[in-house]
Amino acid sequence: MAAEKSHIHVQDVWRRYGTARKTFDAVRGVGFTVRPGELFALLGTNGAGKTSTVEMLEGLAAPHRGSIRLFGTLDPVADRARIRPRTGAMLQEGGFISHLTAQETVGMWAGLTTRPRPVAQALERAGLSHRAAVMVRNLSGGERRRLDLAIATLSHPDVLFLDEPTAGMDVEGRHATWQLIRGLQERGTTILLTTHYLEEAESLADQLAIMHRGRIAASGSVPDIVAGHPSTLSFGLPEPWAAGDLPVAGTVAEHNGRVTVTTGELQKDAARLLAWAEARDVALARFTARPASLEEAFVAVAGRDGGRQEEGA
Ligand SMILES: Nc1ncnc2c1ncn2[C@@H]1O[C@H](COP(=O)(O)OP(=O)(O)OP(=O)(O)O)[C@@H](O)[C@H]1O
Repeated sequence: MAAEKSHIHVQDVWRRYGTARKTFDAVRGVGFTVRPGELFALLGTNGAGKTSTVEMLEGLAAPHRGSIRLFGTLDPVADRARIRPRTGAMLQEGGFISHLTAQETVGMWAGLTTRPRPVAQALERAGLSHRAAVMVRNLSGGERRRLDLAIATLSHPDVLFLDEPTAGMDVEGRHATWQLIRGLQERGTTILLTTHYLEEAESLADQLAIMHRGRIAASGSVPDIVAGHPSTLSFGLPEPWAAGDLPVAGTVAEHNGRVTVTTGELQKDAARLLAWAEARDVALARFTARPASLEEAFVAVAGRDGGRQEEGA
């Protein structure tokens, strides 16, 4: 097989819900590419359209407009039979049979999978070996998510879709799941995940996109995304100096004796400030300079417009 340049290619995709009389476009012209072996994270506010997008990638719904190609040329709906053996999916709500054990559950799914990995190995990779004989109804929410992950990876998928893989997990469970996901990355699996946790995207993703109201509002690597947002300088200013004396272009605020400069010109403002302090022999206590965080970029995107997305588009 010729090397595939992209595993997932999405171009100007729209998804419409509703009837002829009343429609709602949940996904509005979304586009992105995920290359083989990459982990791509879709972040977004509630109702941004992440699940609606992932469902189209999985072939569960066709786009109203636009195109999706997996493995270079395959259409998720028309070519579902060819795609299925190469993909795995962990859905938002796993539909488990509560009185089966973890082992029986994975075994049942293995029976429906082409060339599955051994059940014991799937459980072990999901960190569930010690819970193999426990009934699903007695597993914690986090353990059920991991059971879902064990099932999603039964077929050694080339591409894995993970819709909020750590939703509802405690910190320990989340970190254990990240380790599992990193292990899959190391083995070259291409992964698309949706998440509400910025730390998750920051820690795992090669590329990410922030969705807001059906559109991609920002995309790229974490440094790409934060680059367009203001950086922060922070320090203590000794008396008799006041914030108004400072020669910076950014916005200056003072709180509890600490000055914060929010600036789009981090290097220039830092240089001006340090030169100013040097010339006056002023000690700027605990001086720090940092770029915007992903959280700040996210909040700026999410807060760009208030109110509800229009319906009946
Ligand atoms: N079957 C449906 N019919 C009509 N509207 C729907 C349907 N499913 C989802 N929507 C709407 O589409 C929008 C996008 O929903 P979606 O579940 O894709 O968002 P999301 O980003 O995954 O949200 P969350 O993070 O809250 O899970 C929401 O406004 C939702 O109410």
